[in-house]
Amino acid sequence: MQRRANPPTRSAAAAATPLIAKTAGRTNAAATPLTEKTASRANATGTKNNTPASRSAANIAPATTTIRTGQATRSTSRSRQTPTATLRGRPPTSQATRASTTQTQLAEAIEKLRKKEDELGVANWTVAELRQKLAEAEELSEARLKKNIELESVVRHLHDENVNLKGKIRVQLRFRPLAKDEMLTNQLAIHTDNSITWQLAGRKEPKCAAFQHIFKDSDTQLDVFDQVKDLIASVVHGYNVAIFAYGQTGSGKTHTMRGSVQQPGIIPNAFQMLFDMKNALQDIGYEISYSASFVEVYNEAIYDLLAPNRTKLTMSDHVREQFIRMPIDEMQAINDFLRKADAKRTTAATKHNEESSRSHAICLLFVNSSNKFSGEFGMERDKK
Ligand SMILES: Nc1ncnc2c1ncn2[C@@H]1O[C@H](COP(=O)(O)OP(=O)(O)OP(=O)(O)O)[C@@H](O)[C@H]1O
Repeated sequence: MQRRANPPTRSAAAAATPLIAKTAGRTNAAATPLTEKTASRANATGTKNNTPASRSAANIAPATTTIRTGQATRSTSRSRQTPTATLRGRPPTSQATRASTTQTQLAEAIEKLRKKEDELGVANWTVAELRQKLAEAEELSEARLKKNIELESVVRHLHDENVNLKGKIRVQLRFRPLAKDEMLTNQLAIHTDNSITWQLAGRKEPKCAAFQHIFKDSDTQLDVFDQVKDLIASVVHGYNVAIFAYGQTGSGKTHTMRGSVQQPGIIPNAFQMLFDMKNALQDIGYEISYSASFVEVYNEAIYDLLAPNRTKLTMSDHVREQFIRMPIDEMQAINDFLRKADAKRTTAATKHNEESSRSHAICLLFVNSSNKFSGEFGMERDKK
């Protein structure tokens, strides 16, 4: 790499030398013809004073005098007659002063040029150094990129192993706050983080069940999402994942999966996470795109919630191919997508739920990903 202390010598000197030579040349070129011109004018006007020895002096003073003489040829004769006429011409001392001023100006100009040349030399060197630095930075960023892709791959595999260890099938239980009428009943359940014991009225023996995790009624939507988000990451890694809520009417399935604007559920939180992942992974060459479908199963028939009109789709192995897929390329698209689907859902009041969704709703998310650097391709996956 070029260091500031050394390289300028070469480039600055190399750049400076010709310029100085050029400058000197220019100085001569500028200076000499000027005097020559003046001298030739002097000749042209018939001045006798053109011997080489006298030339340098004649270069300036007599030449100028000649101009004046030329101007005052008529007065030359007069000058012979009257001494005062000679005084009308420019005195030789003034010519010398002008010559010396010109010389000083030339010297200053040369000095300025030399300085400019030095600056140019430094500038050239700076550009060279910057190029070098850029090349080094590019090399470094390529190496870092490669390292980051490798690290991401390790993290991904560790993550997927961890997901497998946690269990490919997980059953978790969520308590929701009791409704008013439920508070009046005597049924009581006691639970820990993963087991529950309850006593049914009229039964002697308590019942007991174990789950991978049990959420308290005070647990928030984010507490629930925390328990499933590793599965969402697996979708981006190319795994098929299904998360579903099961329970009687009014038990909190819609609240858990869809939620509300104030308390978003698993679906909107998953979208948010997928967008965060997309942004983070694109720095290391991943190109990820999402699309989604939303359908409901009602009375043994399937309805596409994104379709403009409610059309019944026939159940078949390939029915999925008929679903409308909406590209989800920004957060706003998610809101539009969910709003559209919500508007088409079939609801009716039940004893336990004023807005009971009388169907099974299925949100399908499709992920397409590839890595332009590593050439690694994720297969299209979907989450239901
Ligand atoms: N964890 C919770 N915290 C607060 N409110 C909840 C919770 N779970 C459910 N609810 C409320 O209970 C009511 C019923 O919930 P939800 O609609 O989610 O039930 P559901 O299982 O989807 O019912 P259905 O099968 O009839 O559609 C809703 O008003 C919902 O806001």
